[in-house]
Amino acid sequence: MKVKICGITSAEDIKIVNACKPDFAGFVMFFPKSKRNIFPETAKSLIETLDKNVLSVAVTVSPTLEQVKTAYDCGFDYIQIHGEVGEDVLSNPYLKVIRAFNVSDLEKFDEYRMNPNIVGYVFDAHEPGSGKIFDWTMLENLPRDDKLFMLAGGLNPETVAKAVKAVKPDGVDVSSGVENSNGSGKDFEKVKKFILSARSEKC
Ligand SMILES: O=C(O)c1ccccc1NCC(=O)[C@H](O)[C@H](O)COP(=O)(O)O
Repeated sequence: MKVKICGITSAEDIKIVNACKPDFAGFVMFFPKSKRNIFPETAKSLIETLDKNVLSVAVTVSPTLEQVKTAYDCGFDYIQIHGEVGEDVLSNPYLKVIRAFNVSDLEKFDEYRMNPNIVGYVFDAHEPGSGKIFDWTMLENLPRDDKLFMLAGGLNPETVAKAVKAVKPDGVDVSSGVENSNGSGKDFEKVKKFILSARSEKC
């Protein structure tokens, strides 16, 4: 079971990620509306200290090709794309794409299945990063292929095992559910418990 800890914003968060070793670390970029949004310079310096075995993901909303190039220059491994995506961005020569779907745009899923630049999907609630869950049964009839099938949306250390058993994803993705009590960063114990619980659940 792959695990992505998303919304990394500080050196303290990096320390937690390096200690707990998820498979992916997500960094929100080019989206000032999010409290987790960070500037490219910050992302670059944080990635330089990230454990080499943790893959870095630039988390974006309707990015331009120039923003994809900036994320590549920061040293990211992948780009996760929410919202609208142009053909130029989908076929960009810089970063492989993890395509995010929320519950209101699942009907577009088939459009992306054959695109070789898309290496995975994140299925999320309507408002990403909101800590809200969605009806997982909406994913029941989606065909599975060789791309990474990640579940997100309101997961936490107490619910992730149930989510894994119900949806049988290839991976799980969390942000709000592993944050500290004042929402200013990640909580070590919550991150550790989330990863242990996700990886211990037999699908
Ligand atoms: O986390 C954000 O603030 C965010 C903002 C804009 C686009 C995407 C965002 N997060 C994407 C993620 O991959 C989150 O981990 C995912 O939505 C789950 O978030 P949560 O429900 O808080 O666990």
